Amino acid sequence: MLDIAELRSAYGESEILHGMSMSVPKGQIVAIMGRNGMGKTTLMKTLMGIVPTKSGSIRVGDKDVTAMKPHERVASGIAYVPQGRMIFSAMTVQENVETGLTVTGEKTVPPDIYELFPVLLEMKNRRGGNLSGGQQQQLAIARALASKPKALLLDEPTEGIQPSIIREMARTLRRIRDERGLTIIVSEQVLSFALDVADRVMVIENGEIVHDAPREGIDEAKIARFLSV
Ligand SMILES: Nc1ncnc2c1ncn2[C@@H]1O[C@H](COP(=O)(O)OP(=O)(O)OP(=O)(O)O)[C@@H](O)[C@H]1O
Repeated sequence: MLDIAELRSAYGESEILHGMSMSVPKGQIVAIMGRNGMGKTTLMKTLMGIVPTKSGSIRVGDKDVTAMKPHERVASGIAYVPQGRMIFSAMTVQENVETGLTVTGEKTVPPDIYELFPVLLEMKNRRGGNLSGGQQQQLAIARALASKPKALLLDEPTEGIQPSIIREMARTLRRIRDERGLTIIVSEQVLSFALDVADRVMVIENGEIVHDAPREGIDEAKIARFLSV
């Protein structure tokens, strides 16, 4: 579903991704783990077209999106929940979710989005900035789902969120995957969340994938070593 081949990207002269390849099938949840500065955010931004691709290719289903602008990639089926969530604080919850509708042409938020996140329906007229961290994360995911993606990218969604809410987020992401057949890529530093949510765990170091293993039977100690070095 999401196929990345020999992907290289850079900030100016400084190359961060050095020819990364991965193939994520429909309905799979992949956790991309790695310490600070290893390239997780750069990978997400390159997939979205925010950081330019130097070479290599990105395909969503049968579409090559490598040369597309970010909004065209969203229309082609990739949605992104950035690190820090980046919701619009001054806009209401409903207005925030509606910003995700621009590529679908729908005028109103589909009810199944509020079914996933009932708290957002209760708070739909509140300003985004008045929500708790966990509620803002739900709002950011709801906004991303409003564009009806095939692939959903989440950059460190657990950052600054309480453990009980983190467990609920893992359940919600699996439910989204099950109900919508989405492919989900989540970058993460919290091992317990990655093990809870993912079907497959990858580790990124210095812009390269150094470990790739199915969740089932995973060597947790080995992953922990990568994260602690
Ligand atoms: N705008 C930028 N300009 C230049 N270099 C950058 C920029 N953003 C990130 N980098 C560098 O790219 C490398 C990868 O950073 P990136 O943010 O992708 O890592 P990360 O794994 O997401 O880390 P974190 O967990 O802290 O978000 C780092 O060496 C970082 O210093």
